[in-house]
Amino acid sequence: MAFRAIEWLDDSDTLQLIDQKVLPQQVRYLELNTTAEIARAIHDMTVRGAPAIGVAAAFGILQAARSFADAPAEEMQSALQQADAVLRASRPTAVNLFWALDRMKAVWADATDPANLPAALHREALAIEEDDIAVNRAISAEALKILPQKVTFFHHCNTGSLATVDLGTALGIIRSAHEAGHEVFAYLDETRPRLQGAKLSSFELLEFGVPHAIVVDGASAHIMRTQDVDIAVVGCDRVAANGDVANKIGTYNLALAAADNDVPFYVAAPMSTIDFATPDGDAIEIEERDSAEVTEINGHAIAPPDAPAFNPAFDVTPNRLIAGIITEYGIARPPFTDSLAAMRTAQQNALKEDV
Ligand SMILES: CSC[C@@H](O)[C@@H](O)C(=O)COP(=O)(O)O
Repeated sequence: MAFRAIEWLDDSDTLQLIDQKVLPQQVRYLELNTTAEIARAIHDMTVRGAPAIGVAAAFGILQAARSFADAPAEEMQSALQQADAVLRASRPTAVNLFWALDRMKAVWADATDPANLPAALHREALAIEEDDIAVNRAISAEALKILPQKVTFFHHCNTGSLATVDLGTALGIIRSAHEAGHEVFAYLDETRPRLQGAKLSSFELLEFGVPHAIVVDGASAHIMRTQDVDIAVVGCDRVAANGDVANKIGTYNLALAAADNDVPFYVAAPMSTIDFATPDGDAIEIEERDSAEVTEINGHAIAPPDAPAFNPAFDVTPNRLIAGIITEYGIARPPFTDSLAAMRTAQQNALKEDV
């Protein structure tokens, strides 16, 4: 891979991020040295995509621990509590952020020997990073089992290498199908307002030589009605226990268009994105972002000055529109409450076997 969105540089306690705000015009790397800088980078979407922000947050906790390595135990605990709070407040919808912070907290919260904390947190952050790579590969392997040889995809937002540590989820499936020799074509929703499809997913698919076309978001129903689209596949920021899926705004529209055109609609979801504590989509907090994202493109006004705008960053696709949720433990099918619970049991059994 010619680029890596997120990388921990251990010698300098630095988190290196590709600046996703300026892609694809510039490939600029930023080096972040404090938890506050990482929280800001998550909030302003320098780093984005549910799995990537979870990994970034884990390294934000590590940075706090390393800066207080020589401090008394209580100071270290209070620094970690503060870092945890700042990172939790950076974005509300993607559950991976909270999942990764919970994993880190399980290491630091009841630590009996604070001197060992930086090393233990380093191991945990690296494990979260490595797990993401393995999980993404397993998701692609599950998806490949159901794809025809010639396959035309519809995709929303960016769910590839830039949104994760390595391969990606939904876009990773598209890339893996291409690399496995399928005859692949992908329609990419441009994904207003921030244009992750046009800017980031196209950048990635060009890098990997995958045939595709960017389309405006409003074109999806027309394209599904007039072209042979085999499958729509998207990522997710949070899946409720009943299979309702929160993902980038416009996902619900795409699912409706797919339903009306008999195109199966799939969601690629690491188990870390499934929130069993949230019963259904109504209970998911939807981030609302600055209205300037709607009234401007790349800082240039496109609406009248002072035009009001409303900018929910995510929507919830009801489970009834979803054909399958592709996890690293297999493909959950309706009724999702049961099949997702079965996936969780499979995961718990696998984890027991590993111990
Ligand atoms: C594997 S990424 C999954 C989701 O996080 C992705 O589909 C998405 O909605 C990203 O939103 P973003 O606001 O760009 O962070």
